[in-house]
Amino acid sequence: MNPVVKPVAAHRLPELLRQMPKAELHIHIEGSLEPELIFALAQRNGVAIPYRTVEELRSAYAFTNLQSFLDIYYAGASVLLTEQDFYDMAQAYFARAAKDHVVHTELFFDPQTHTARGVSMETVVNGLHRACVDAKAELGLSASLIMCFLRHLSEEDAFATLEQALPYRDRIIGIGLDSGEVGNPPEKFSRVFARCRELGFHLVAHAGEEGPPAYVWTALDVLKVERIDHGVQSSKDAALMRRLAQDRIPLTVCPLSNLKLCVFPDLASHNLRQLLDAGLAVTVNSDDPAYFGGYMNENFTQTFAATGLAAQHAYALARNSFEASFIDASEKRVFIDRLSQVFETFS
Ligand SMILES: Nc1ncnc2[nH]cnc12
Ligand SMILES: [Zn+2]
Repeated sequence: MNPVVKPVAAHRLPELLRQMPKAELHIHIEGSLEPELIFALAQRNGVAIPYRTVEELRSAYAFTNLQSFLDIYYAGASVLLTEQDFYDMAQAYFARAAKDHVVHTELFFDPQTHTARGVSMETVVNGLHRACVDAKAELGLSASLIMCFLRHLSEEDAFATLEQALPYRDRIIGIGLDSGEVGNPPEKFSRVFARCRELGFHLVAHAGEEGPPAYVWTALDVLKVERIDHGVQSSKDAALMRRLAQDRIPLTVCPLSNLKLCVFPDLASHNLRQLLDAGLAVTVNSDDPAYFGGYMNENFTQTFAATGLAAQHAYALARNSFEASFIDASEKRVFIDRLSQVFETFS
């Protein structure tokens, strides 16, 4: 797959997966809110939550599909009120990600979840942005923000959200689309994405998580996104697979999320290898790690153990994560050189 990658003994592969530098391109920052922090913020802000203990809350994390997760995820986010809350949430994620050798990340945030409760766009963006600045200074981790529109809401609502975000446009690199997929196809947001494109934002969208390949086609051809978030249902459409491979459209795949939301019955049945073998620019990501039982390294080690992927796949996935990111070419080069050096020490 890649000529620089020499075989690595099977017993050393998990350590290589942990130590290799990687970029995380699919993380909802509200999905990094651990139960302990939910309880601490609820207490700090005097917000009532319908669980008595951290354990009781965690035991509610048994999902049957995307919507069953989203109901709990939006309830968890209700403890976020102040700029400091958003800072603390992002800072906790950065500290955790750095331990997994994540060296660059592009964070999704869902402003409508907060503005609907009376929290201002300014509060949300300032808290997250300050945490990004400090992550670079204190952890050497570069981070940027992608604002997502909630697709179960209207396009009009998305336009209003875009308007509120414009004063902070220099703090937001891209626009995404998330929340309940089935019944909310990408084309519902064609006009607002066209406007975001004119404004110079990078564009991404969740598509083909639970929804059909048709949603991946319209995310590409109507919304004109640069990356597809999830996209795992694409393997049901051979013509779509050829298109994704030919155009090297990155897919930000999230194996533990797919497992916990019952997209696949077990990790051994995950189609990550099939997507890689078909020449797609696949990456591995955590999605909502506080809810799905694993950050980046758990996604890598558990998926590799279950599917029998090897060192050359690890290299391809980590390299893809840098290639697919929205950093400039010179920064990509630096990260990929560091990646190659780590592989050299393991071969
Ligand atoms: N996996 C997911 N799919 C869609 N919307 C989300 N919001 C947070 N996590 C999500
Ligand atoms: Zn997601």
